[in-house]
Amino acid sequence: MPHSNPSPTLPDLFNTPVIAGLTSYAAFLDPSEERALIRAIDDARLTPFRFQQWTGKRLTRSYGPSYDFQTGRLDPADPVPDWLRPFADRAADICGLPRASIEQALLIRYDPGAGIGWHKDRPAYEHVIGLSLGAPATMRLRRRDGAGWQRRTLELVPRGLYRLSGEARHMWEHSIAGVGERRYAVTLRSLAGDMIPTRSTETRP
Ligand SMILES: O=C(O)CCC(=O)C(=O)O
Ligand SMILES: [Fe+2]
Repeated sequence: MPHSNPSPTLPDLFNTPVIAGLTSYAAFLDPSEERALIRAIDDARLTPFRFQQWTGKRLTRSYGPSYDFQTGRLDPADPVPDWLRPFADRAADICGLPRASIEQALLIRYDPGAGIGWHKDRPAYEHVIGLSLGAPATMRLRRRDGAGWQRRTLELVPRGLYRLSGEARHMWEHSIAGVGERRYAVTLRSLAGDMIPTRSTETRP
């Protein structure tokens, strides 16, 4: 599947894919938008991410149909809020996706030392778009290769957008190394046609 350039009238803003389906775009937000989004996330009452007996070091809040790690089901939740919708719409436009397809959003705050373990995003979702705010982070990617792993990294810059689709989305796992400074992320997702949940593959620290 082509990695970017959704329409012949839009310039191709994306960097060369790190792997097929993993593309990024450095200047999605301007600094004032970044500040406004961080304020809105701080006001959104995030709570520590929980998975069975584990409590993650990151804080999250989900909007739209969200995968409940306690029950293993997709639960209805508040829809994507008005303050986030314009950014979700702009991200959808840039990625060539219908605006209405972005039905799920996850807000994350990573305090120093917090990251996210190896995982593929839930199969209940299809396209994944991430926005990075506040501080840089390193996304690591790995894919089984015989007895070992193929590995790649992508530096996530504040105010940048990245997109996971196709091979990068379905064949590779990703993780975020513990951050040095507080970082915020907004991940935006479309729903997959087939929304049957399966067991999580995320490795908990
Ligand atoms: O912090 C990020 O940009 C990535 C988060 C992530 O992998 C996820 O929400 O599934
Ligand atoms: Fe993810």
